[in-house]
Amino acid sequence: MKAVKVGLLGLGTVGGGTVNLLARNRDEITRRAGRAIDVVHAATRHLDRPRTCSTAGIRLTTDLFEVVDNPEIEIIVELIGGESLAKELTLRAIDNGKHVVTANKALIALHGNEIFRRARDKGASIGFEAAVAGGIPIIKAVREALVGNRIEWLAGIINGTANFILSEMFYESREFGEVLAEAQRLGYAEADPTFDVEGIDAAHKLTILASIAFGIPLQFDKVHIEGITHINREDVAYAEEFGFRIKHLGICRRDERGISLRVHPTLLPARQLLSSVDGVMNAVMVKSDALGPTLYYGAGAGAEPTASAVVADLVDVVREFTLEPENRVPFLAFQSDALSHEPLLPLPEIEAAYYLRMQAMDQPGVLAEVTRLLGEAAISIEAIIQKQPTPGAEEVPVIILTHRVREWQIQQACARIEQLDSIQGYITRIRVERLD
Ligand SMILES: NC(=O)c1ccc[n+]([C@@H]2O[C@H](COP(=O)([O-])OP(=O)(O)OC[C@H]3O[C@@H](n4cnc5c(N)ncnc54)[C@H](O)[C@@H]3O)[C@@H](O)[C@H]2O)c1
Ligand SMILES: N[C@@H](CCO)C(=O)O
Ligand code: NA
Repeated sequence: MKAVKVGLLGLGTVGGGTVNLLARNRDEITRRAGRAIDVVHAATRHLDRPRTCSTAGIRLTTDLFEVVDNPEIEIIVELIGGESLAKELTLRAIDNGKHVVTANKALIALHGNEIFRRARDKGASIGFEAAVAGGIPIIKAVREALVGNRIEWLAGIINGTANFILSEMFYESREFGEVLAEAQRLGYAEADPTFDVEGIDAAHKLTILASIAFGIPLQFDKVHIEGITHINREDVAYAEEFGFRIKHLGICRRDERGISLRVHPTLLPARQLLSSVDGVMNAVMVKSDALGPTLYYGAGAGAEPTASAVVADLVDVVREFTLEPENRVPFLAFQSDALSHEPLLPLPEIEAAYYLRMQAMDQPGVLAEVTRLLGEAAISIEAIIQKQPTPGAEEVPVIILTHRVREWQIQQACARIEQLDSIQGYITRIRVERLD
């Protein structure tokens, strides 16, 4: 049978990895897919750049639309990143009767509802496994293997760059800028690395995970987002004293009050498996009713780990060529007319335990005042410690761990505590999750 002809948009980190992987494992991939899969046309910004892959047999162009409009091509692989142009190209590819595979989480999180609608109208397949947690087959697992379960919550380390920075800064004592530059050199970071360190990339991925876990439309604008830039060594050290590590997590949860979506630094018990996930590795823990907790771990970024997911999607698309669209796995795991439109919980209603750190004057009665204000907001305290003052300083750090509270309670209590004359500056707040 004739090889499937693939058009590639972007020949950077993931594009190069995809070409290499398809070439190296061509025989095995053909035996699995039933047909060989060949990249025959590729677009890139610069034709004369040194490449990580051979481009023998691939027609190269700088014109992305030339590839999308090539009538020989059956599947377009979108690996340029960004959103507007990627969306235009994806919709055009679908209108041209092609299937699309993408690693672009911004594209799916922001425009997926529209893209999937168009794909359904035209009978196109859209693969996006590489968009969430790189090579880890988490979309496959949640969308297919867990279909018998009701998912309660899902929590994950889903940005490799941020996890790499946290691990190297706090456990290897390296500087932020130096570690970020290394993540960029290794091809882990987004074109705009603020997406990694400010939590936006993780929020794109969480948007997708929440949709396939709960059967809701993609709603990026409902995610509460915090990045890693305000985490400091002091908090990492105090967290360790309490038996926690600080990780940047994406969490979506469904309870009787509704669904919440959030991305933020989190204190996790050191014994919790996710606490040991370091460097560029990602891991997603899923709690479902029948199976209980499961953990999916692997490389969240990098050329070949991401290409592994791109190629898996290519093979799925080829295997589904002969299936009627209504018999394919639904894009968001649930049938499109069965998505739930229940409202998501607003931030003040989201529940978590808290780590609070404040600078208090070293004088009698301060702790009593602080605990009184927490009590008035109905916040119960799990632990409280007052550290020794640094020599010559008038203030002492006070660290408090609370039980689970609603966001509005903690905001109200912190605002009142910060007004006390005996408390200096702002209170550092980091959520605590035990994931049990
Ligand atoms: N790098 C990773 O580890 C990783 C992992 C998972 C997902 N992703 C996603 O994969 C996508 C690609 O990431 P990457 O790291 O390979 O990026 P990259 O910057 O290494 O490569 C991008 C490629 O697209 C080409 N390109 C961009 N704009 C173009 C234009 N207007 N015209 C022609 N060519 C253009 C560039 O020339 C380059 O070849 C992004 O959506 C990213 O979020 C990356
Ligand atoms: N920049 C992303 C790439 C993988 O999606 C990360 O660091 O996780
Ligand atoms: Na994946």
